Formats: sequence, C-alpha cells, structure tokens
Amino acid sequence: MAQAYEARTRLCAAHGWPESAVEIVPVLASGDKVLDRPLAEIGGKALWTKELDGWLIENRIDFSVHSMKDVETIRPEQIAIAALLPRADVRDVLVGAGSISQIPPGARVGTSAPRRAAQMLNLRPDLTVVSFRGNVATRLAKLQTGEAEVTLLAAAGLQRLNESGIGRPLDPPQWLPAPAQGAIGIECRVDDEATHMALAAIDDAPTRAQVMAERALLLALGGNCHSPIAVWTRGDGDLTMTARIFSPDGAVKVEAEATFAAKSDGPAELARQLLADAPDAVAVHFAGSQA
Ligand SMILES: NCc1[nH]cc(CCC(=O)O)c1CC(=O)O
Repeated sequence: MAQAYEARTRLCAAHGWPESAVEIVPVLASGDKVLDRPLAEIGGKALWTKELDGWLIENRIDFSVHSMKDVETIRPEQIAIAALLPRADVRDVLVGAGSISQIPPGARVGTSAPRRAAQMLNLRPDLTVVSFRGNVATRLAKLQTGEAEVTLLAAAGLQRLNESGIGRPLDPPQWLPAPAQGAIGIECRVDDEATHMALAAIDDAPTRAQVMAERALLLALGGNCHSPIAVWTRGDGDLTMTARIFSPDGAVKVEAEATFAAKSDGPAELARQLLADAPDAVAVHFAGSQA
C-alpha cells in the first residue's frame, strides 16, 4: 500500500492531477494469504503478481504497482512494465545485531529467502537458519518472541513504512541485495496507450537500466526463488554489475563482475561466466539460460 501511495503521488505530481484522479484498489496477493510456508515451496514469485495480473488483464484496474523484486522475469504478453520509480536504498538491513561479525556464535537467523540464508551461511557457517515469513511487523514480532536472534529485511521496505531506524544496513560488496531490490514498478496493459504514456512520464532511466539488467541476469541464469542469486549494479548508461550465486547451504560462492552498456547482452554474458565457473553443487540449482 505504501508503494501504491508513492506511485500515485509521483504520477499526480508529474501531470498536475489532484490525488483524487487516481483511485487505489487494494488487492490481497496469495503470497500475503499463505504465511505458514516458505515462498519457494508454495510456488514462488507469481504469488505476488497473479491476482493483480488478473485484475489488470480483466480491465478491473488500469495499472498495478509492484516491488520489482517480487515480479517474475517472464511477464504475461498483455502486460508492460510502463514505469520504474527512482530506486530506493538497495541494501538489506540486519536486525538483532550490530554487524554480521557481532552475531553471537551459533545464533538463529530468521529468513525464508534462499539468497539471505546462503549469503549469511557463507559468511557465518556457525549460524542456523530458521524459516521466517510474514510482513515486517510479523517478522519483528518473531524476533521479540525469541524465534530467532537476528533477521534480515530490505531497507527500502522499512523506509516506506517509516521504520528506517530499525537495524543496520549491510553494505556491498560484502553483502549483496536481490535482483531489482528497492525498485517499484508500475505495469499497465500493453494496448492501453493512454495509461502507458501517462506512466512513461514518471519512468526513471537509471533505475530502468539497472533493473532491466538485473532481470536479464536472472533470466539468463534460469533463476527462481530456489536459487540464491545476489547482485549489485551501479551506473546508468554504462553499468557495473557484481553478481554472486551460492549453493543453498552457503558453502560455495561463485562471483563475477563486468562493466557493459545498458540494454547490451552484458548480463547474459555474466550469467554464462557464473555458470561456467560454478561447480555442479551450485549449477544444479539453475535451469541455465533461456529459462
Ligand atoms: N516479499 C518480500 C519483499 N519484497 C520486496 C520487499 C522490500 C521492498 C523492496 O525491496 O523493494 C520485501 C520485504 C523484504 O525483503 O524485507
């Protein structure tokens, strides 16, 4: 909802519209309904877009607002990513300890994200990962009740909830975010030219360059919610991308870095390099290119 309000504010400001020109229709995603199992188990990312995609295609809404981290790499052909809002803080924050090295030996890390679990176990093999789902408030409550000592959350999500005081940001290159983390995307029907044009006015070019490159990397890796992929991209016209893939237990980490032009096949090339360098223990978790 915070993302939807931000999208409305930017859209109305760009066109001089009153906020009443945009009606916000809350739609509960299945990912928010099923909270007792890890996302990877119940079907992954489509859980965040399925309902809204249906509403959009059936003309019940004119555009939908998503956290791009939750949007699958292959979209329905009727749907266009019409705008990407200026990217917020891409970092994860650590809650429950002042730094990764200060986490008590053998502590439990609450997370259901394969990327966060593998990345943490790679740095701290002594830790134990426990499954942690739900919204920010639920996850923080689980820390309070002692289900885990530490957890990881996206800084962008906390900022949108006015909770940016929580936790310690984890800086790249030690800790890398998820593909498209911190970016809000707005989608409309491909054939709705008026809405597409209205939304194009608030599209942020550097964010689009980075997010599309990260989505291209994910696609070329054949990545999904079961595959721990972390990536950090900086730049605009020329992008520098650092990408890591892990074995689920964090024991193996493969890294590659490259600088390439936006919209080039740089991300696919980087993906090929990662998969070529990955031992079978890691590569087996990826479908390879053309996923
Ligand atoms: N469904 C998880 C999810 N998807 C997007 C965000 C945060 C906002 C963002 O990264 O844009 C979160 C919460 C989290 O990872 O802590």
